Amino acid sequence: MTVADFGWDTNLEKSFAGHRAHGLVPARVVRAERGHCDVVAETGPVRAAASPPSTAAESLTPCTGDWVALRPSTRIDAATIVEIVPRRTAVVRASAAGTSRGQVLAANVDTVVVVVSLADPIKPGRIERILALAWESGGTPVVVLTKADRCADVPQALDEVSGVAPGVQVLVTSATRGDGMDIVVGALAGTVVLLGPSGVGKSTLGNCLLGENRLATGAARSSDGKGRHTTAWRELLPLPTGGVLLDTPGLRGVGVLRVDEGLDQTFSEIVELAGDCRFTDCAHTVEPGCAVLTAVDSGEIPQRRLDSYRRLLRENAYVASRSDARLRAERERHNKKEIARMRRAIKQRSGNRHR
Ligand SMILES: Nc1nc2c(ncn2[C@@H]2O[C@H](COP(=O)(O)OP(=O)(O)OP(=O)(O)O)[C@@H](O)[C@H]2O)c(=O)[nH]1
Ligand SMILES: [Zn+2]
Repeated sequence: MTVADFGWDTNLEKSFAGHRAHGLVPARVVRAERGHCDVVAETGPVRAAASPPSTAAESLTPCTGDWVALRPSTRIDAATIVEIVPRRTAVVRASAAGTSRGQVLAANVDTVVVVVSLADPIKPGRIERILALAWESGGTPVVVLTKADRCADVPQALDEVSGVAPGVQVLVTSATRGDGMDIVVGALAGTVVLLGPSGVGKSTLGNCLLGENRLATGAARSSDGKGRHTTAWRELLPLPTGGVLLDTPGLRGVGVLRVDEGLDQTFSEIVELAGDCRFTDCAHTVEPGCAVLTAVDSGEIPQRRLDSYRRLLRENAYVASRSDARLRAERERHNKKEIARMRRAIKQRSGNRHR
């Protein structure tokens, strides 16, 4: 397994020329821990240390899926990550603890699969929430409906989900019957992540894509109790059909989100209609001449969908305001330090003069 199996291509190679000139080599982060990463380099798997943030203002925090510039070492596993190649896309969520700092969960993701089980009642709000995160990443969302064998009315379910996923491919599968897998394979490109709540069939789907049982599924987990995964290289797996499957436990449940464009894309039909509202800053609540409310009245857009859009807008504005407050606080702290430093310098200089 080398970088080619993990998506290294001629474009990336071109952008890496400067690093090559400095004796650095490319690698992809398979698993990131504090200060250390498992990466795959041209020679195969390597354990590498993230170099301490000495010069850079931002600390170097690689995450799963990152391409990095590696300073190789003759000693085994003594390679150092010198730089992160700028991310093309990233799945980011507001930190789990409810703080406002975003946490990058996966980098350089091309296809974000939103996995929805047909065995359970469909929850449109949850699908919209994950879709917003998927769009926001910069990757292409695809919805995969699983467990079609457990659903009495598949066309109706497909209709309902398609209604909350404008512009997104929605595919129906059944792992038990083996239905729809070839179409899913055809819809995926590059680095693929599977998002969705526990038990919807992500591991089962992942195994179908991998062509072998490398991810422990719910059934296996409960019988052998061996935890989720069965391989050491567990978080970035090359697919036999090309591309890479990125499977990170932290990605499975999705918490609070910080999205801007992602929301517009998730609710694209509302955003499009909003262009016809009389007021450009229309909130689509009570305004006269509101094209969105007119569409809700006529049944073109379900009231639930508008409510969901407004709820996510509010939630996002709240997270945004908190993160602005954090930035302000950080700036103030920095300014205070700067003032203290200047005072010390002045004091020292005047001390020198008096000597
Ligand atoms: N009937 C049916 N059952 C399925 C299908 N796909 C998955 N399952 C079952 O659903 C259960 C959960 O599947 P998993 O693949 O473990 O779900 P998961 O989303 O990976 O769950 P977490 O790992 O907890 O996030 C297992 O018992 C699977 O066998 C399907 O297409 N049809
Ligand atoms: Zn309006």
